[in-house]
Amino acid sequence: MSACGDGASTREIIASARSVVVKIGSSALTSLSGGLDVGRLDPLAEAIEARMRAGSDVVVVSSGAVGAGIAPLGLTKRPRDLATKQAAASVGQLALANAWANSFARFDRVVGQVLLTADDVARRATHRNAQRTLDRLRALGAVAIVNENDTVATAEIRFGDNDRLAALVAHLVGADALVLLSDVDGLYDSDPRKGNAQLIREVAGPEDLDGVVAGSGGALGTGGMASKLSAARLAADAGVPVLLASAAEAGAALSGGYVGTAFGARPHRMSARRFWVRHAADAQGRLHLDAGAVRAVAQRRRSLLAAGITEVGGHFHDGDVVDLVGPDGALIGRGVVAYDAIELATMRGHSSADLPPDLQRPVVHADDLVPV
Ligand SMILES: Nc1ncnc2c1ncn2[C@@H]1O[C@H](COP(=O)(O)OP(=O)(O)O)[C@@H](O)[C@H]1O
Ligand SMILES: N[C@@H](CCC(=O)OP(=O)(O)O)C(=O)O
Repeated sequence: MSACGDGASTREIIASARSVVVKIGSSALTSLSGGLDVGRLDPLAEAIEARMRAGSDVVVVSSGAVGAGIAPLGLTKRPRDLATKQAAASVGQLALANAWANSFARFDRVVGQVLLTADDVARRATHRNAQRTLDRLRALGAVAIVNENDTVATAEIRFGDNDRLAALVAHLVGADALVLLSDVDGLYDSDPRKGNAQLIREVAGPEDLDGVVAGSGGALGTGGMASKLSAARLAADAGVPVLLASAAEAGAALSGGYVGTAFGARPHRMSARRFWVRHAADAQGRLHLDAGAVRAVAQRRRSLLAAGITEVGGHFHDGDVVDLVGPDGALIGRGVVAYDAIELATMRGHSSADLPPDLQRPVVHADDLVPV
């Protein structure tokens, strides 16, 4: 994360953002004993409606499906296994979407449910479909209520947490700001449940996070503060500033009040393609690079050539995203590979001049390669 470079403060940008994604955590909507706390949705819908009436487009990312399904199913704690989580989500998502519909109906506002998996965001065709649906809902004046499609997402394709989903959705809809609402009133320098923690008001860049301890979440949340920080990093790459605030202060958070922690974004958005390579797509394989190739791609921003590849892992095809790792196995970047794995296995270690003309193009072109 680096500071916004255009003079306007991060808070001003968030306050005047034309398009906003608002993510609300399970901890702000549900309780272990009572499931979904419907009464907590009304003030949130009211704050979102006020922002929309002031001229902003708002997309809501709402967690809480699993939390909302716990009590109705007679469970006493958040399930850990995938099948029970999915069962709870299928019960809870129905209640959650209904509760949002009722809450927004007070303002004659219609809601639309949008359930997404990581795969939907990673694949170009489904990415565009989701984009079109969200855009049309906006044009029709409806509020999209987005969540992960928990009932079909398997362990491999889960977003992992809705903070990341919200940051990806912010990129998908070209949002100008992301507001993360939780049960905590901002980022503290250490877990506030352990006492003696200081609230941090502004995060302009990574240097402001030195020494910050991002702890785990509550009984109902999944990612805790670490997932919010990584979502803020992801949003910053997309050029989207983030406000992390308490759901209890939603009205102030959405109307320019001095609440929560504001995270600055990069002044320039990463291109959609590079953002997709870096954050959205699942890597289908892994290329091991020698030290010279690591220097060429990571420091000199050169294309990756077959000569610098020592090992090829995975079953990928031309056009897939692969991880690039150094001699020590550390991830150094990701990129779109120009050959199938089988083809590449025969090319690795050979200099371009020794290869037939149709195999002389770079393995990963510099334009398709994003260091991490
Ligand atoms: N450094 C920190 N600053 C703020 N909150 C923190 C920190 N470390 C851990 N937390 C905890 O993270 C929780 C929020 O994460 P989580 O429960 O996943 O929320 P949500 O359900 O809104 O996604 C807070 O309740 C807080 O106790
Ligand atoms: N899709 C899940 C989201 C889980 C999740 O990420 O929760 P949270 O950390 O509270 O945002 C649900 O609706 O329960």
